[in-house]
Amino acid sequence: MAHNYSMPDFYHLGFSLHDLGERRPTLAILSGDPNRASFIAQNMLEEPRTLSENRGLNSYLGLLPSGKPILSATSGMGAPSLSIVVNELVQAGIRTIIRVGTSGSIQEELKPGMVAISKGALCRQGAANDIAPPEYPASADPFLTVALVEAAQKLGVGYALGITASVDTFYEGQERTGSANPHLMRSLQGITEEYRNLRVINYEMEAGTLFKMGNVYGFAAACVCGIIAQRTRDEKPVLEAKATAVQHAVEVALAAAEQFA
Ligand SMILES: O=P(O)(O)O[C@H]1O[C@H](CO)[C@@H](O)[C@H]1O
Ligand SMILES: O=c1cc[nH]c(=O)[nH]1
Repeated sequence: MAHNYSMPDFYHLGFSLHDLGERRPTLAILSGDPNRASFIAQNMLEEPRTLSENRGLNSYLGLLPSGKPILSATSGMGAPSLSIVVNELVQAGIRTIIRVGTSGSIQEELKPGMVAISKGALCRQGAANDIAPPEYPASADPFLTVALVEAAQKLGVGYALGITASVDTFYEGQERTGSANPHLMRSLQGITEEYRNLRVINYEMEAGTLFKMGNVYGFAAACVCGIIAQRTRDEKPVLEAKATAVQHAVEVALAAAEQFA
């Protein structure tokens, strides 16, 4: 039997340039979780349209309240997956990426339900070393980051602006001891306190590599995360805070997106 397998322009994203229509978006909101990407498109954007749901890297098109088109896309968890998605998004014409994530706070005053806006990242991520050397700055786009801060202030969303620790693992790399691994390496014991003293505000798993890619490729990158764990109190996510935290992060990101789409 003959099959007509046509390769999409963007192999992992699973869509092609022509799928983007005549008014191609230049801004993407990038979530780790495909359900968040879908939620944003279906509930926060006008005229949502599914572009692809390939490997869980779901992508949707939609319009901001101003009528400007944007993409709601999915990075997957961790920097290797994000690096593939971001590379293909840039090939698709995306020039501004706002990551909307979830995160664990390591400072007492940054509480579940609030958002962390990253001005840069302490990037402890293997994939980033394929993009640029370790000492290359993982700095967010300053203009986009200011827009996120202004959006949080205007919306009355509690936020902290600071340095984010972007690491490759949720358990070991974020110094969780209550996991299947009985042995946390000595090099990681005490690392959260060390970062707290260095005024790092939160842990997550993608922003640092995104920022390095933004600087190397020449696109604007920023990150806002809803705080769902308070690591000064407990390792576990505070599930009751998740919906509010994510809603806050999404609202902040979309308000900032209006200026850049
Ligand atoms: O909620 P997302 O965007 O996936 O972000 C955070 O959640 C995942 C870990 O639970 C990691 O991807 C981390 O960065
Ligand atoms: O503690 C947390 C919560 C969400 N995502 C992370 O990477 N860490």
